[in-house]
Amino acid sequence: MAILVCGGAGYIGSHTVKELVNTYDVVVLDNLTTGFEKLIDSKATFVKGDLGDQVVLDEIFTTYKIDAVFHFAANSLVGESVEKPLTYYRNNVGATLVLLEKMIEHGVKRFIFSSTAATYGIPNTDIITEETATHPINPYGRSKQMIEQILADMAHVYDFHYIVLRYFNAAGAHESGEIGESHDPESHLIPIVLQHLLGQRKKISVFGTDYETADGTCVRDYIHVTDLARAHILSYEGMADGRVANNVYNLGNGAGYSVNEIIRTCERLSGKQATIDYAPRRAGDPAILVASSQKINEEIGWKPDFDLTAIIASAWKWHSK
Ligand SMILES: NC(=O)c1ccc[n+]([C@@H]2O[C@H](COP(=O)([O-])OP(=O)(O)OC[C@H]3O[C@@H](n4cnc5c(N)ncnc54)[C@H](O)[C@@H]3O)[C@@H](O)[C@H]2O)c1
Ligand SMILES: O=c1ccn([C@@H]2O[C@H](COP(=O)(O)OP(=O)(O)O[C@H]3O[C@H](CO)[C@H](O)[C@H](O)[C@H]3O)[C@@H](O)[C@H]2O)c(=O)[nH]1
Repeated sequence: MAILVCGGAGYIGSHTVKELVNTYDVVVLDNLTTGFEKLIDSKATFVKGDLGDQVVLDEIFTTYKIDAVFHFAANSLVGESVEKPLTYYRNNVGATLVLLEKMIEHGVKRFIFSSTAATYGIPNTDIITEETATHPINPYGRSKQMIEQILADMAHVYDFHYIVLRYFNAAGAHESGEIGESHDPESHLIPIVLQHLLGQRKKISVFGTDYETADGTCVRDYIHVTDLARAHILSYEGMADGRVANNVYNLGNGAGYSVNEIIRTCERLSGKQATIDYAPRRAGDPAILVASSQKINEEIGWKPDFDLTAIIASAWKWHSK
């Protein structure tokens, strides 16, 4: 039996594939819109194609014995989703529906979905649990919430089991140093700061200094990409054993760091000093997003191995290379 990884050429997908190939046969489906073929571990089988393409999906599901689908493929830039809502709904909802229909048609019963802290919108609490109400404030978050709702409806009527993983801020690189965060263009804080410290960007913009936080900059919960990858594998194994199914879990470290704290940690680990431009707020940024991951710890046995220093150290190793 094999696992189909949709979006396995992307940042989080490729790190998960690297962990999976140690134990499982893996097929990657990716259209390479934002991913890179070179990130896919050579032990995985790569199919270049779109998850909205029924012919490609029929071919995969008839050629390989797929036991589960890990679904990372999406457009995932908040700002872009506001500018291009139809692109986001077409890809994140429309293409995902084609995938889900094909799974039902071919009797593939297990699905792990990459959701996001963006489903919570601007939460009314500092530590977010899965009970916290979801009120996404942009098309990206809404597109993920829609799929979460569709999955719950499907599980009522089909022999179909799913787990939704709501990631907070993914960061860091694989310990092998072979793969790391590669978005083009890059919009995420840690790689931007490290690229600046390496002389690849003139300065860093800090978006907003007047938030209600200790130093006025936004606070986020950063989680190592390998910790995310392991959470997927534990979730899959829990589903395969019949221990867990049809549930939603947060994935974070449970610790919040401000933008200024991230920059200072990057400076410390690199031994270099940043040039900072204090800029206005970026639209759609909540002040504080910190996860409680107690539920996945108790029900699936997952806990993070990497703290902020280890996350940034791994990213620095990758970016300097
Ligand atoms: N990076 C984060 O901090 C973060 C946080 C929360 C949630 N997420 C979610 O995790 C997932 C992975 O994020 P990432 O940072 O690795 O993004 P990424 O852009 O690096 O990876 C997405 C991959 O999906 C592929 N893809 C997109 N649409 C496709 C389609 N229709 N058919 C086939 N392939 C397609 C892209 O080519 C790319 O390789 C996304 O669903 C994202 O919404 C990411
Ligand atoms: O050049 C930059 C880039 C980011 N930031 C700030 O740094 C923080 C983190 O920003 P990122 O862009 O790295 O991450 P986000 O918190 O915006 O987004 C992440 O978490 C979201 C959920 O909240 C989505 O899931 C999204 O896909 C994921 O990348 C934010 O306060 C942002 O304003 C800056 O100040 N300057």
